[in-house]
Amino acid sequence: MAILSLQGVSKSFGALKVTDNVSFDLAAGEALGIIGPNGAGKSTLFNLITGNLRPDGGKVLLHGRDITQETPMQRCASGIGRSFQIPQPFGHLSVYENLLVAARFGGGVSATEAPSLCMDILHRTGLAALADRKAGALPLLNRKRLELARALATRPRVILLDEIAGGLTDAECVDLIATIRAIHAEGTAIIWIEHVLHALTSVVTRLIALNFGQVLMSGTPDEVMAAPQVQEIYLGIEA
Ligand SMILES: Nc1ncnc2c1ncn2[C@@H]1O[C@H](COP(=O)(O)OP(=O)(O)OP(=O)(O)O)[C@@H](O)[C@H]1O
Repeated sequence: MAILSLQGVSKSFGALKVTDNVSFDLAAGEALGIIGPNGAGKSTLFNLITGNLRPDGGKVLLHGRDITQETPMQRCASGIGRSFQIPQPFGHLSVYENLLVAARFGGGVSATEAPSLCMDILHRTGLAALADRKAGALPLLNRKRLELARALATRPRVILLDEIAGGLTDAECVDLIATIRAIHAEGTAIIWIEHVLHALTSVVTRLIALNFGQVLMSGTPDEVMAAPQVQEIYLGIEA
């Protein structure tokens, strides 16, 4: 059974149909990439999966259970973690405290378990030396790492990454890819929206190309990137 399924999900803002009858399954442990031009509806799709937005039609299933009417808190506690395109830490709290909040209130982790879980994640994401630093004072790479770490602290079975490589230097990107690969290798399913294609295709085994809220194509990264309709619409190259 798929860990996550979208069945005919649609969403409009006024007259603008931003998600148009989108259906796909995510297998347990799969790493799926989502690409598409600006405004294609990628982040909206994440908001529909996490419950930050409710669809006008269609269903979202987690392990076969219909979660379409559940709140973001309920979905997070059930195993859907996410990072935001614009990092949103509690700036006045330390890095460690940010993880504790995510673990306790997002993931429902017990007070006994949370400290060791958070310390482990700090090490895995390269943030251990910055545990006491105020989150609001972190430079970009570390804010991105914190975004990932906070999502991990909710103990997700599916993690949604929204343009986590954007704005990083090549060396920083390599570093982040290694961390994301390790998370995937531990069995966490990933859906990753990313414009930095070399980073994305070095991790994911399947790509979905979105355009005007519709699934244009789904396949292996090589198949999707080579498809004339994807090159034309996403990369601006005429077929
Ligand atoms: N809350 C909202 N109200 C009205 N319009 C919205 C809202 N959220 C998104 N939109 C519009 O929906 C469209 C899709 O936005 P979305 O952020 O999902 O695109 P995206 O593919 O993630 O783009 P990008 O790559 O630039 O992040 C855009 O035209 C956007 O302006």
